[in-house]
Amino acid sequence: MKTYDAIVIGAGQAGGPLAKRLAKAGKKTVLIEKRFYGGTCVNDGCTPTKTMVASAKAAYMATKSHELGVPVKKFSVDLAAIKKRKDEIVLRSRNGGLKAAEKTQNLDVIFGEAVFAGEKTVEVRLNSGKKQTITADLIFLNPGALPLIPEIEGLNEIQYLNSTTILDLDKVPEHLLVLGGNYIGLEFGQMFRRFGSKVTILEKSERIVSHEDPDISEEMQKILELESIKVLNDAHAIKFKQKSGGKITVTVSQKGEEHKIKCTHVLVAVGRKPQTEALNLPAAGIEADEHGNIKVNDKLETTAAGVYALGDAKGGPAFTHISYNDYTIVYRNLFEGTDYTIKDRPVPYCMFTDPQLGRIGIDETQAKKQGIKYKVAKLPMAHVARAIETGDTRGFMKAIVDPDTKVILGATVLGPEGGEIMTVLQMAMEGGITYDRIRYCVFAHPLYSESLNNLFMTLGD
Ligand SMILES: Cc1cc2nc3c(=O)[nH]c(=O)nc-3n(C[C@H](O)[C@H](O)[C@H](O)COP(=O)(O)OP(=O)(O)OC[C@H]3O[C@@H](n4cnc5c(N)ncnc54)[C@H](O)[C@@H]3O)c2cc1C
Ligand SMILES: NC(=O)c1ccc[n+]([C@@H]2O[C@H](COP(=O)([O-])OP(=O)(O)OC[C@H]3O[C@@H](n4cnc5c(N)ncnc54)[C@H](O)[C@@H]3O)[C@@H](O)[C@H]2O)c1
Repeated sequence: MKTYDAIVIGAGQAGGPLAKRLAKAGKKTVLIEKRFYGGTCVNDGCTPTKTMVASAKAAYMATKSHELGVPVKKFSVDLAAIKKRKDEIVLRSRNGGLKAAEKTQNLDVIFGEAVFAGEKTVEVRLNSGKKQTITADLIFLNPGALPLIPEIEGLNEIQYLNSTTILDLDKVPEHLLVLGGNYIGLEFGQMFRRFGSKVTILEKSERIVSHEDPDISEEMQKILELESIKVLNDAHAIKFKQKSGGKITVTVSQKGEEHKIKCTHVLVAVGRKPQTEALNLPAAGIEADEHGNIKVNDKLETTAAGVYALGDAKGGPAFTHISYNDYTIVYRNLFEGTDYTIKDRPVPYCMFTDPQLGRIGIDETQAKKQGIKYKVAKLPMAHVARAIETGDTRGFMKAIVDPDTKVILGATVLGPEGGEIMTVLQMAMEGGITYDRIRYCVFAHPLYSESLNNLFMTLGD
């Protein structure tokens, strides 16, 4: 058995940087990864999807360019070339990260699957076929999550796609049916529509992006429908059938009625589940909830002393920046004497549809639910000079404020550069800059953010 100061399981967005930092601080550390360095974000998530979203945007602009007086008469989408570009960017990032880790003194990077054999003891089934047992007083779990596949009749008998396998297509599907109308479903749905697929989105809730305000869902649906994407809400796929080599028939139950849709490809995008079962957590006294999420307190401590869980596998918001922030909280608390928790940290996010959906803090629905005194400032992008000039006035900005203290409580921006505009408001919230100051703040003209003046003018107080 080999003894280290620290074991890190999973080279994801928390595990990789944490392992390097521990090693640099003089802790003899081992980082165990069963697949690819960089985890989901680099290999199957943010990096490949946002790379491909850029290609989809180029295709969309080609269809729109005549509106700007530059007609593109003919263009084609080369999915094999798009995939090649994506693969190169992913590989560069994966290999760059791995090289930096392997060069770090005090850090061993090993490739294999980690399984708990007892308290503070991990057995690694090395990818080479050998086994290694290791122990450490400090253990950090960053195993991430995998696509969740629902139990629906016939689904396992068709060759459905998930968010990882769809990245390897080199031919554009004729008709892509997407299960799930949130981050993954909408980002891929719009992307493949722009590549040339017919796209149908089935969402089981009453509306897509159902964790946002209803006016956001409505505007998002309008935007997607403008590109001829079919969105079916309150729609439940109940059966899949495919004749060998033929089209897939999906039986859909919607508002008490059943109908059939024929498609060529199905993307399952109904959420993700933590990759914790294979870890044999009970052997180390680490508890998980009924969904497999590792139970942690506000400082990311698990139920076993000296064992921490970071990133998607602990449940809650599943974003790269949250996983990375988990690492900084755990590291600083352990080695820099701080007392940070995950309780009150901001959770911004950006859905990379086009236009983007940026969100920070509370929305109108949550303000109502909390029973607090609030006002809503709302500005259509059609009133934003920059949006008019660039020819894209889809969406709106919305902020929730406290009318007494003038504090900004939250913002949702569905519009061009919505994520960046939201971040300006996040900075105001972090710095305690109230909306009455932003209303008269001097911003460079004509930026999108300049319109934050007008957003808060709408409050009329
Ligand atoms: C298609 C898609 C697009 C996304 N886009 C965005 C985006 O734009 N912005 C954003 O913020 N987030 C996005 N996300 C979410 C984001 O990718 C994750 O939240 C983020 O990667 C955090 O993951 P993590 O650090 O928890 O673990 P991961 O990055 O998943 O890493 C976990 C690692 O642990 C390894 N592992 C698991 N079990 C073991 C074991 N027993 N032994 C050894 N190794 C093990 C896995 O192989 C994996 O490499 C996207 C996700 C997907 C799927
Ligand atoms: N831009 C980003 O930050 C980004 C992008 C992609 C993924 N992600 C992360 O990945 C995670 C997973 O994304 P996701 O979109 O798969 O999951 P999700 O949980 O965000 O959304 C799943 C959607 O599928 C619907 N659904 C569930 N079961 C269904 C069914 N049987 N039929 C039809 N619809 C069904 C849900 O109502 C929901 O709208 C997200 O939580 C997110 O944090 C983030």
